[in-house]
Amino acid sequence: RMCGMSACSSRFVLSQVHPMWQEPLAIPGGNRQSPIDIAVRNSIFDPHLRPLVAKYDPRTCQQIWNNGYSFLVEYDDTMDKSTLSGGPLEDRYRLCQFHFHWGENNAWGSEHTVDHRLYPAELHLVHWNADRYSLFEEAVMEENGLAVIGVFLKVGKRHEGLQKLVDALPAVRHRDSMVEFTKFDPSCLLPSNMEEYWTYAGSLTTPPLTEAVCWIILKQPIEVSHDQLAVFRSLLFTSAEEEVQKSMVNNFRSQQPLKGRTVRSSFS
Ligand SMILES: CCCCCCc1ccc(S(N)(=O)=O)cc1
Ligand SMILES: [Zn+2]
Repeated sequence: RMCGMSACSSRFVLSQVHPMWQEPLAIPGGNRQSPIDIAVRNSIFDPHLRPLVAKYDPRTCQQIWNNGYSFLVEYDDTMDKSTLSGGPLEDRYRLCQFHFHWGENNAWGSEHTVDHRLYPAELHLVHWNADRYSLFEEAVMEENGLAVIGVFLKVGKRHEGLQKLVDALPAVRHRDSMVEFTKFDPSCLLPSNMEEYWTYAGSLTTPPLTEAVCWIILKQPIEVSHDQLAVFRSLLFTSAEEEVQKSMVNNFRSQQPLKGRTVRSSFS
């Protein structure tokens, strides 16, 4: 259906897609908003960028819930047990949750794009700077308070590690539903190549849209099956009480102006 249309024109089509939520008119500052298109030829190779070091403890996995925007898997971040360091980061960041953004079909769904290439979905692993702040809620308001790893999903072979998550989704179909979810190691969702990534200063892509995020977008996508993605689309934006049920799809934000920012790459 989307074949024959270049990615950017399909992006035009996307503007006809019902936005997940009404974009606020003015955002505080508003000169480092996310997501963006990553123009590969304009990114600057930075030889000082180190490999990413993600050390996750599956015992810190607590629950999965539907917050009405996406489904989140939340981790106990009261101790330095699941951390991210290295890469562009000066400090050590604690994993607090991961979630996804996806489309109504496999033609679109990611928030970031690479030379305007859209992916059907994007994983965000959200970490906060535990060296400088004591709570996620505090770090969310601070420049460099957060580090989010973005991983593109493409349709291919079934992802065995993802299946445990997919099997839990029917239990959190409606907004505000939550179930216990334990012993899940998010490392299984990372691609084998953790050396090649782009990084830039940006924001949260849902309210409060604060400009607190060091974005780290991995170049290598992970593969998931068509059927696994289809289960994402069986979730609902709406709570069990609402009469009209709305499928949770297209829960991505429109792309934001670069405003002179530099995107650095860890590879040439
Ligand atoms: C004080 C409560 C703030 C909750 C903000 C939660 C949030 C985390 C990550 C992202 S995302 N899509 O930029 O990774 C969006 C929102
Ligand atoms: Zn996100």
